[in-house]
Amino acid sequence: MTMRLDYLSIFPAYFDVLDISLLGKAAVNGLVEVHAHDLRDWTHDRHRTVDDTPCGGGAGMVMKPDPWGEAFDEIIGTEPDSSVHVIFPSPSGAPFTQSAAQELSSAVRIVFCCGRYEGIDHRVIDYARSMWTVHEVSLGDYVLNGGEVAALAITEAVVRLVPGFMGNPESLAEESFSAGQDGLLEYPLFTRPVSWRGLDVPEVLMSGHHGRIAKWRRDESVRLTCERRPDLTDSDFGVPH
Ligand SMILES: Nc1cc(-c2ccc3ccn(Cc4ccccc4)c3c2)n[nH]1
Repeated sequence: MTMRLDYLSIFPAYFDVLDISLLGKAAVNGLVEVHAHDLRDWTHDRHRTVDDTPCGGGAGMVMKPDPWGEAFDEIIGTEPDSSVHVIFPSPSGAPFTQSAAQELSSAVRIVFCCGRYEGIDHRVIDYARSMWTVHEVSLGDYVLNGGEVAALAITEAVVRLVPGFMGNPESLAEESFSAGQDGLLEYPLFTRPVSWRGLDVPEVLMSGHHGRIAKWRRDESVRLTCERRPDLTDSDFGVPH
């Protein structure tokens, strides 16, 4: 089944990058199809205006609802369809998580609405909620200038989980933030040469003793998680279970 991805933005060139790398391959073998659209194509004035001053005053500009509505009509349609997922990256959205990526990886259609300025007229989101399945998501607690970078990050997190996309699905199981690692951070990785600029690969990893190697890796995951992500540890016992 092919996943269709649409991107609505005043900077559609952000999404040219999706034609290369892993994503390009997925597009080639028909797993994913990507369509980027310039929101200004749905304006009708000489200046192709997409923004206006905020009602109620305040700094900056707000994106007008009209171009979004006309773009929705043409790109998605005018009939409600809950199988279409519409994503609005937003600083005030719910944190985007690996489980959200997992859920979205089975979607048939995802439309990314990339805002700029101070954001999009809220009626656009309300209208979208009345028609499709809407996700207002934040990438993290830092401020971006628009939704495009978030849309690219979410795209990568989702598409790599689409069945048949990753050459080696086993590598997905072992990753951080996935059940396979019990929600622990990934242990440090090494490859050849065994000695590099006076730095050596931990001996245990060269021992060929799989039990010791597994223990070393788990201990490292626990140590790193407690050090860097105490929020991921179970507060009752202080150590992830
Ligand atoms: N995690 C995350 C997401 C965003 C984000 C997403 C979409 C938009 C659209 C306009 N802006 C600029 C903006 C900055 C601050 C306050 C309001 C608007 C955006 C920022 N920033 N950080």
